[in-house]
Amino acid sequence: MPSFEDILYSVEDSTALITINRPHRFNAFRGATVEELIQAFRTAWADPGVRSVILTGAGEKAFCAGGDQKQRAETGDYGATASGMFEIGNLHKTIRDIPKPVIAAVNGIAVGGGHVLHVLCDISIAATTARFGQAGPRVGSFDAGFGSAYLARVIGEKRAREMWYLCRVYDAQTAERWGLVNAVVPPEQLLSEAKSWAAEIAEKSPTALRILKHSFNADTDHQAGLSNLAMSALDIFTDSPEGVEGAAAFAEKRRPDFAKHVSWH
Ligand SMILES: CC(C)(COP(=O)(O)OP(=O)(O)OC[C@H]1O[C@@H](n2cnc3c(N)ncnc32)[C@H](O)[C@@H]1OP(=O)(O)O)[C@@H](O)C(=O)NCCC(=O)NCCSC(=O)c1cc(O)c2ccccc2c1O
Repeated sequence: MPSFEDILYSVEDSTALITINRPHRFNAFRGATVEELIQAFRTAWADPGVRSVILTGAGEKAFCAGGDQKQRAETGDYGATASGMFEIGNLHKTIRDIPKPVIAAVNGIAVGGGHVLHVLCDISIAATTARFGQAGPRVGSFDAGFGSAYLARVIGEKRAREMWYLCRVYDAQTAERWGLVNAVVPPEQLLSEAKSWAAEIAEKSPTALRILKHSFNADTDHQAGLSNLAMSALDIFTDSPEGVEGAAAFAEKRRPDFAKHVSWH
């Protein structure tokens, strides 16, 4: 079993439980967190005893608040990694490619890149206290890959555009009405509910589920190309004065001033 610093990993019955464990940062991820998540998903993938994976966040406040903005304000990036790369695109692909259902147990706020993580899971179960939103255009970032295109597949173009353009935060009831989550339960029941869905899954044919997951994915796999394009564009954007202004405004707890960055070409 690999040892982790930013996440927790355990296997109970036939379910792997992956918990992002940075509650002091609203479970925001840094580069090392992303690397550990990939390793945890790959461990679950390789374990024949694991039939499904639950992804959740530590504590009651946050599922995941996306990229660690405090780290970004300190070092201008998401921190050191073993590979030297920030592998969020690889994490997205791993969640899609692992041939076992992944259930997000959304225990609190899921915002920015944290929102994208639950959207990419096969199933999302939310606590009544969960909240959902995209933050990029408010803080100098964007996910114009799976974060926009796949979100639109899930909730429709109008709602996906609303989420990205307005950066509002939505409650769990709205998320359920929009088809963004499969079920909403009281917070104290969230994990047991997710585990009971996982137990139901474990009774089914793993090969049938594997083929079905690949089939569901095949329809949107071209979005991996969009994701590569979007992550490359984001690399350039985050270092630009406009991207830096968004991150600085969040760190300084003020409204960003993007007025001088309007362009027509
Ligand atoms: C998440 C919030 C909407 C919560 O608001 P609320 O009012 O409930 O709580 P606070 O604002 O007081 O926050 C409590 C506490 O947590 C800290 N915190 C919150 N979010 C983060 C974060 N992302 N990183 C670090 N720390 C965070 C906050 O500072 C408070 O701490 P105090 O010490 O001050 O008490 C609201 O907090 C919010 O809007 N947060 C920011 C959300 C955000 O900007 N997320 C990042 C978006 S960008 C991103 O996710 C991203 C994804 C990618 O895939 C990328 C890929 C490649 C490059 C870049 C990427 C990228 O940037």
